[in-house]
Amino acid sequence: MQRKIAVVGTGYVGLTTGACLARLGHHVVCADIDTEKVARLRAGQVDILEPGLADLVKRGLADGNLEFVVGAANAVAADTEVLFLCVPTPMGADGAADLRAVESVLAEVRGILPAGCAVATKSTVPVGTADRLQYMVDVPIVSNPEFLREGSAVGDFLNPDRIVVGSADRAAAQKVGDLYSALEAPTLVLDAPSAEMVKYAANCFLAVKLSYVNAIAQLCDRVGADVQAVTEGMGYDPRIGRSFLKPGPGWGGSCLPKDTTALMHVADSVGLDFGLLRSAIEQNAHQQADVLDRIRQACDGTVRGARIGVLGLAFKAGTNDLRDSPAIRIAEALIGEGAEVTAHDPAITGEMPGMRLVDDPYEAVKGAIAVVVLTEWPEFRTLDWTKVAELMDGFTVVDTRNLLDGDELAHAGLTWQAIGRPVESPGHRLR
Ligand SMILES: NC(=O)C1=CN([C@@H]2O[C@H](COP(=O)(O)OP(=O)(O)OC[C@H]3O[C@@H](n4cnc5c(N)ncnc54)[C@H](O)[C@@H]3O)[C@@H](O)[C@H]2O)C=CC1
Ligand SMILES: O=C(O)[C@H]1O[C@H](OP(=O)(O)OP(=O)(O)OC[C@H]2O[C@@H](n3ccc(=O)[nH]c3=O)[C@H](O)[C@@H]2O)[C@H](O)[C@@H](O)[C@@H]1O
Repeated sequence: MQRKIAVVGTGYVGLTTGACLARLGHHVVCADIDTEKVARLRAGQVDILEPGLADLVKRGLADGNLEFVVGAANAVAADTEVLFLCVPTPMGADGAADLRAVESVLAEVRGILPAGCAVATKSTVPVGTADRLQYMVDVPIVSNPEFLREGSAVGDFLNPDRIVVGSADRAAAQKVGDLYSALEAPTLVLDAPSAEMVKYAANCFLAVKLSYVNAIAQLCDRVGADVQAVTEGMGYDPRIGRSFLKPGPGWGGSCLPKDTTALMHVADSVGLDFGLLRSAIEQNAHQQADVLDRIRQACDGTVRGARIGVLGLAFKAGTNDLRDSPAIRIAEALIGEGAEVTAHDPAITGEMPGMRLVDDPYEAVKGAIAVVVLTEWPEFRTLDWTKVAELMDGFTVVDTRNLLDGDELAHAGLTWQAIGRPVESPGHRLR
């Protein structure tokens, strides 16, 4: 049955939610405060790199199921049944989630939401938010956390592992859950605090898992084991699973860093010493510091004045999102230490402060003392590494994603320095 839906915020989550719910047959009005973005969306233009999203937007516009307006109030009509909050909840100065955008939207719509409408919160908000903000509106607030990943947002939304809805008003929670009835996924109808907690518990678990793997990779480096073989051996155990076991330059992106810090803040506020999560956050900083050390070593101890080629700036492959990207942090640290950074990322164009951004990966490595792979774009694997070796002034490639073929690099005359794997160098294996 077609429902009348309003979605506030047209970023990764809001636009995906709006376009996918329209695809499921609902009528959706999406609102944003960014006037120019709304104008572009009305013309079918999608700024973010998300496979299938632009097609869904165009389709929704064409069949009349998807509209874009400026301002939350303009998305609400007398027959609106569910209003989704998909606005940012960034890290505040004290580490807690900053809920000002959520509160300002509620203040904007509080007087005009029709009776019978429900507010569904897709923004990631700390436990207790639904109950705490309930006084602001006369309609029920339902927590409906979103688990999509950037780069596969549409696929994740339409093929979810689970739907979670939670509210003090069970009927309202069920109503929000029913919007997804065309999708085959288990639906959990919970109380609001539990639904809110599922989101943080899941993201923080992923962060802890990655910090653990990154620490194991560091250990592999020191004891002569190969982390690729180790994680393969671990992954056969279904209790561990194969996914999220790839070491890297530290985890980043717009969510894991802010959500781990926000949950830490919640734990602190109730007097719980969540040392495990704190260690995971600290390990992530060590991981980035370790990558910087490797780059310094490749430049004979200091990067001052050294030309460094950076391959990849996005926080992971498949996205052009630079928010809280470990690659950007590492590039900025190198620039801060006096390196001359030339960077290439297949999804990023324009200007980047402090560095030269080039469209051609070979231009990025030209004259470099060391090359650093920071994002796991598959196209870096198939570069002509003999050509790279000829263009470079040095010979070390620090592969923070364990992406490249070490043998191929060694044959090209390069030293391949991965994370938790034996160093491959022309003629011999080094530790
Ligand atoms: N990016 C992701 O992969 C995921 C994000 N989340 C959560 O979803 C929320 C939104 O994240 P993103 O979509 O990444 O953010 P985003 O930054 O991509 O998009 C947010 C949008 O909201 C708009 N906006 C801000 N204030 C507004 C207001 N008062 N009225 C109308 N529009 C307003 C902004 O202009 C922007 O277009 C956050 O709480 C995040 O933690 C949850 C799951 C996945
Ligand atoms: O709340 C959110 O916003 C989302 O956060 C993450 O999704 P996303 O930020 O898109 O990115 P991930 O794919 O989870 O990657 C996070 C970071 O971990 C790194 N990573 C991931 C996997 C891996 O094996 N190794 C690894 O280093 C990535 O490079 C990246 O820096 C979660 O995976 C989503 O389920 C969640 O909805």
